[in-house]
Amino acid sequence: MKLVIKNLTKTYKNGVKAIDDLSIEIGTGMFGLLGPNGAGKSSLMRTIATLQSPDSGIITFGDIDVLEDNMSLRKVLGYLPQSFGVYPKMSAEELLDYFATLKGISNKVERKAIVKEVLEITNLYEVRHKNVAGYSGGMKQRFGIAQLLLNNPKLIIVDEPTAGLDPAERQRFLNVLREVGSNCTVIFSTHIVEDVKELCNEMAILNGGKILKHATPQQATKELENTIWTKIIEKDDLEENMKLYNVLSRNFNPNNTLNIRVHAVVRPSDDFVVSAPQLDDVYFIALKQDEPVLTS
Ligand SMILES: Nc1ncnc2c1ncn2[C@@H]1O[C@H](COP(=O)(O)OP(=O)(O)OP(=O)(O)O)[C@@H](O)[C@H]1O
Repeated sequence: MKLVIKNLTKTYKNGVKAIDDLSIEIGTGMFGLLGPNGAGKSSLMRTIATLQSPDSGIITFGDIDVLEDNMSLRKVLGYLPQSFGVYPKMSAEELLDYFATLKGISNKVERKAIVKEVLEITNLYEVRHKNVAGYSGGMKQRFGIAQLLLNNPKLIIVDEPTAGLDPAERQRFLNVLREVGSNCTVIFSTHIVEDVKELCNEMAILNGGKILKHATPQQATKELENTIWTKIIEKDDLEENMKLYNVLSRNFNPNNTLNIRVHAVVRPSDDFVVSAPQLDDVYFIALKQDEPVLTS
């Protein structure tokens, strides 16, 4: 089912315009919403999840008018907020059984079956008797996915789920999400470019409440072929190079030199080498193009 957002706008009482006349269509599959802190990702996701109202705009999911009919959307929605709050001292199995009751699954046998299924999908079956409060960060995030799967959602929204996870936990989490996302619409927000690269078949870059780029990660990187150049420079020459070229990113080498990546349609000078474009380049270019132009 397709999620369609048209001309969505939200200004908070303090005057911050968190969503700025945003329009986008999102189909089935893993959709990555990439943007820096404060870009408006959580505001957009909370609005789609019907937890806050926009000032104006339209959201539909299939034939559900999301803003007019919150209840119909909530029946098909699985939402994992940025922080889930405090967990009670209950085992994962007990807690999921409790959530399943709240979600209206009154038949005990049916409940047991679905709880077992979601524990298995999220690789938590072995630790089902442990208290969720004592789980590691990654296990808690996977538990978050387990709870949202209980009502077999068609639209899944997960808000920055990999923030703070160690590399192994992050990988486990992404694997779970990959499996879950194969037959529904998953919107996944992150400020980590690598998450989108590994997981998403489609992505948007968001900043200032606006969509700066909407493409597949492959398309977006392909578009930049033959426009990304690298050069090794001395640390002290960085400032000069920043003035001369459109420097997207820089990495320190152990010997105190720097690798700079530059965006330019033609080779900026003879000492630059062409480089295969990466998704990071796409991200930095989108954000740079969004910067206000200073005129003197
Ligand atoms: N309830 C609120 N009241 C006032 N301003 C808010 C509120 N929630 C968010 N904002 C502001 O709106 C802007 C967008 O915030 P939002 O949380 O949606 O961004 P985000 O991309 O999710 O960032 P983060 O990764 O930091 O959560 C920010 O400037 C933020 O300070």
